[in-house]
Amino acid sequence: MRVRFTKMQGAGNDFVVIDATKQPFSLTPEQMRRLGDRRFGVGCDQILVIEPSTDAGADFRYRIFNNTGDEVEHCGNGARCFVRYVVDAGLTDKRQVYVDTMNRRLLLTLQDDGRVTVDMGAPVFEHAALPFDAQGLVPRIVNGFELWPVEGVELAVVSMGNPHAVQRVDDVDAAPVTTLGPVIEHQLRFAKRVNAGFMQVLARDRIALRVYERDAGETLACGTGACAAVVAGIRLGWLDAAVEVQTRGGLLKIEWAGGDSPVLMTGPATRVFDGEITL
Ligand SMILES: N[C@@H](CCC[C@H](N)C(=O)O)C(=O)O
Repeated sequence: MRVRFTKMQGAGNDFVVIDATKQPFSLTPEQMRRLGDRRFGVGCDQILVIEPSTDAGADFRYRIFNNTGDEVEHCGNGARCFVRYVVDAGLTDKRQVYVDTMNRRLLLTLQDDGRVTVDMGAPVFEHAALPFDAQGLVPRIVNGFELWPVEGVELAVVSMGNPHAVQRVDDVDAAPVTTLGPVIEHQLRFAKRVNAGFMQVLARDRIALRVYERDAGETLACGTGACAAVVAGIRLGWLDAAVEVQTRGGLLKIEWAGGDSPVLMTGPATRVFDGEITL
């Protein structure tokens, strides 16, 4: 099967984008693994599939697969690349686009400077949303928010539509991201596994962040991970309402007014090349 695709990246988190408004999308998980493989395929952290909307309130539907072929709920950096793609491909002339993901409707705004702002929706703290099993654990309460003792560290758990467990570290460059990250990802208390964030607080309005993503391993940036880390930092009293997040692939700006307010994420989205592959 021949598949046309566009390679994109947002702060170094890279994607193969498949436009299913122009060609049918019917890849098997095995074909997606090949597509995502950096040696035997194109290579990417996630595969994004753009489909026509099935609901009158949304402009498009957007599906996300990790490079393992597993479909997941949400991808923040991917959302920015999604809107860059649909505008550049002429699929819409709007600068504000509504898109449905597996469990959320997002509003994306293309800014004049080329960056994209995503209304990511509100964070969810109920453990059932991740899910997270806290049975038998006693949390440390900081500023009214829980830090859970798991695997010898303290985790803040937040769902941004997908599951995140965030820990504070003194030095993000020295943090055991590639060794402790997979242990937390597979910790049995997270029945659907989890994205593991390592956050260094640099100031009340600036953090450095690395994320060991579910399935994809450490990526250069994770948009939902940045939102989860900032939300956790605000709830814990460490951060202000607008924070710059320094990832290894670039800078993201995250804003959250608390409560049921949506989290806003602003950052870059870049087309790298177009191609065709036989799978
Ligand atoms: N890179 C993403 C998150 C992609 C999904 C994640 N690996 C998961 O399994 O939940 C982002 O920018 O948010």
